[in-house]
Amino acid sequence: MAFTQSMVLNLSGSAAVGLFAFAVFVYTYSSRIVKPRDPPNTPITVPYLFPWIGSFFTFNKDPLECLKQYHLSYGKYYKIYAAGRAVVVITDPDGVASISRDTTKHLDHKLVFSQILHGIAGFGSSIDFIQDLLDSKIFPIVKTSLSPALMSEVTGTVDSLIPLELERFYTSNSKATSLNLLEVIGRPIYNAGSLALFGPTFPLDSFHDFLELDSFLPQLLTRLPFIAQRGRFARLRMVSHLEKYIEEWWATDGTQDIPHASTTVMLSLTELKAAQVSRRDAAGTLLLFLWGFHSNMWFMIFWLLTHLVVDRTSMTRMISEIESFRAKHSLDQLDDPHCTPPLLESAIQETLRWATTSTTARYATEDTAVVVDGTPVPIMKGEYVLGDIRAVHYDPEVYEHPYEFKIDRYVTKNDDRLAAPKPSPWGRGKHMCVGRHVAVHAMRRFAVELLSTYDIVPTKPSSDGPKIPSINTRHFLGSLKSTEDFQILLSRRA
Ligand code: HEM
Repeated sequence: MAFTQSMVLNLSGSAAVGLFAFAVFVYTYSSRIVKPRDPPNTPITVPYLFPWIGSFFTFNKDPLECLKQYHLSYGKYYKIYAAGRAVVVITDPDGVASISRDTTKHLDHKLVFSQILHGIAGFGSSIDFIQDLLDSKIFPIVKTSLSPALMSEVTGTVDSLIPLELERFYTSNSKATSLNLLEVIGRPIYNAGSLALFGPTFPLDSFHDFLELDSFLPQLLTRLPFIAQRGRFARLRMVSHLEKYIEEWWATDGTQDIPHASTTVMLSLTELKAAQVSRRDAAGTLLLFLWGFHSNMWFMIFWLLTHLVVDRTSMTRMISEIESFRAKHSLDQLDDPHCTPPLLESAIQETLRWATTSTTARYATEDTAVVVDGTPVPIMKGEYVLGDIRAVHYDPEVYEHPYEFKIDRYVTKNDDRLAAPKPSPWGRGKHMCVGRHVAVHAMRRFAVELLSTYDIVPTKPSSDGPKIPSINTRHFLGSLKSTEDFQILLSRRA
């Protein structure tokens, strides 16, 4: 039978209607039946163009700026898709605290931490085993040995070595020396801290390898081999330094300690040996220690000092406060809350507020919720959740001019005004930083020793005055970092 024109028109009309009905069916089926309706309060998703890739490239280019802009656009909670992962970001103080405390037990620390462990120490298939050992045996050892009651074994040695380490910048010809501030901080603390933890056989010549590893950490965390090459080599060199450090002890029955190594290191090594991990993995675990001890602390001290160096008035006030403290007290009273110089204390709190980035990342093992401002925000199984404490520390409703570094923000006023809420740089709950007491102690002590010994001024004040070095926006976990040299002139104080 031949088709007439009207039959063809009729047929194509019915096909169009059929196609439309089919499309409606597929949409309804996929959005209502296959994909259930989103639960109430589901976070808004940051829009993206390509599935799976999501916002990866935008985020990876400048994570700090992305987090800032997304917070401004989407508020207290939102969702980012990136490289096949969904990450719910929480920017509310109680929400961030409830991620760390995780009373639901559905927010797992392990998966995220194993990525960090892999980035820093490069563990292979043994990573799960090492992680269990860290959680069950080694972190509890560190927690006890670095508690305020016992930490003096480590901090006592750090305190006695810092002045000697600072002497190395002294030149007899009374001229000011031009130096990079990060080296003025990093070198003495690396030497003093590492000798205190590991004893005199620790390879101090590993300093530059450590610096390189630390600066390539964001690339190592992406696990993309081609962008992390230099970081991987630095990591290999660090592990090999530490393997050599333990080589002799590892070959013995372990009854004799490594000379002058701290209790923290010896008890941890003993646990590692008893658990029969390889020597390489034991060295990787020590590398994790070393990184935990140094990385964030150096940069906190760096930001504290850069702010003082660019602001001469604050520097003058700080020096005069330190002088009057030293006239009345011994340095050992620095940690005594009745004696700690108030401006120094305020400057440390302000640094911890200003320079802390995101501190808490977890993975949902089951559908769960994080309560944000009284609202339960659903987190679906398989999603990550990130506590953006920087957004909390920069809330303009809580902190006046939050992007400014106000050195006396935390100095208690004699009027009725409430002091600003203390920052939360250490996380909370089970995984709260075990080195926090040592970190604050070392920040106080180092600042006092350095500023009592040397005058520090910027090398090249620009026409509009000296500036804070630029922030490296790729580092969004832990503390703000800078990869820019900050040259200073150091001259011995009379
Ligand atoms: C200013 C310096 C420091 C900052 C800002 C800092 C920050 C943090 C934060 C936020 C956490 C918790 C991460 C989470 O909840 O997932 C943490 C954990 C940890 N920190 Fe620190 N930290 C600093 C110094 C130190 C020092 C000096 C040590 C000494 C060894 C240290 C050792 C550790 C360890 C071992 C953990 C893991 C605890 C666990 O998972 O149970 N940290 N740190």
